[in-house]
Amino acid sequence: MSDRYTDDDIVMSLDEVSVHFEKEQGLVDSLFNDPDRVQAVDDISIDIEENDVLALVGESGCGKTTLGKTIIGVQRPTEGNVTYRGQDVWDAKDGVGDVDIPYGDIRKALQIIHQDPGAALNPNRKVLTSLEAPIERWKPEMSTEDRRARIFALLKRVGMEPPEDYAHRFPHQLSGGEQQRVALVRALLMNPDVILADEAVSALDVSLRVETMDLLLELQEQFNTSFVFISHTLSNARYLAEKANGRIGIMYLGELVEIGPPEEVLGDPKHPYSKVLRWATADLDPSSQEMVDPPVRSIDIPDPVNPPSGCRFHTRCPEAREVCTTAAPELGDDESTPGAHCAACHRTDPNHEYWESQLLEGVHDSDAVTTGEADD
Ligand SMILES: Nc1ncnc2c1ncn2[C@@H]1O[C@H](COP(=O)(O)OP(=O)(O)OP(=O)(O)O)[C@@H](O)[C@H]1O
Repeated sequence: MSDRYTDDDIVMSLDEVSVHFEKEQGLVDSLFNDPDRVQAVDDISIDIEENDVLALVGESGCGKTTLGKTIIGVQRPTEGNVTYRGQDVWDAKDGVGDVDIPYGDIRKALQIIHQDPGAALNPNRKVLTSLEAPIERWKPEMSTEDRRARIFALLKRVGMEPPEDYAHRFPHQLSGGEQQRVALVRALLMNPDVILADEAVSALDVSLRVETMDLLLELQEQFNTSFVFISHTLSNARYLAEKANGRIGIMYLGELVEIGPPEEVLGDPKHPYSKVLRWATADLDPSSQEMVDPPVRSIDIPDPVNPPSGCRFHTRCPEAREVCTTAAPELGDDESTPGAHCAACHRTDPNHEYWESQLLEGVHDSDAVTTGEADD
């Protein structure tokens, strides 16, 4: 469907997007107080191009799933715009303005694979029935014969042979890895432009993870599909992004704090939080063997209802100075361009007032020799 609308390489574009949720509150609270708002995603701009691979990493609750769902048009943003090939996704859904691409086509082009494929498949339906349903809905004109030929070909492609045998099984007659392959087939049936794989390999045995990641990458290339992978494991994110020549995006408290090619983000992390994640992944950071404590001042993650002012990481950052408590660093002008390496940290700007600012209490001057110059 890609060529039908525009030749532009950019499939999805997020422009200054925020997603805030109202926190549920008790009846008494709701009578007297305004609800708290969780800032799940804050002011993120990013483009996903054709054949792009973006691996999002970050601690639990930092907003990875919310951002992923916003990218595939499932989560409505509270601020900012989400466009698919130039068409505003939510205008298409609401029928606002001139809609060039119907919402139904957008939904087909953006698919998701969940962490728990078992829960995503109807336990009372055979694999074939589960896979036929979306085609019947989206392509009612397709004959039963063609529909089944497409399903069997895809089952074969993901290594489920003979496909007729697997097609007639119920989900409980499949292993976890096989269920995940069925979920992948279901996503691919629509020839999507972007697939969101939300922790798609974390529920699998370690031995199956690499195999499944390799399969995802092969299919990504073969089907010209872009992938957004969500992972809380930096090693998985690196594996996928490196093999696909893609990007790693590091999230912290609803913000994208660093993005770029994996070898740069992990080999030369620019944001102090990326250094913490790398420290926590021993095979990525040999020096972490010697460093007993993580490179943070505090292990407590702030509340996303009331995130710290200025740089959100300043309460934990081992490099924080006074200015970090008030001035929020920006990711940079290139953040949405694939291939660019950017970090939202004042330290990346050698001329920033950061270098003249007072160290925060408890911060040791690691730049004593180089103060006045960025060390990057
Ligand atoms: N529907 C919702 N209503 C209220 N708060 C929500 C909702 N969905 C997510 N949140 C909150 O938004 C924040 C971000 O959640 P999200 O699931 O996007 O994070 P995550 O990084 O994917 O976490 P995890 O790795 O644990 O899945 C969390 O504080 C979460 O509690």
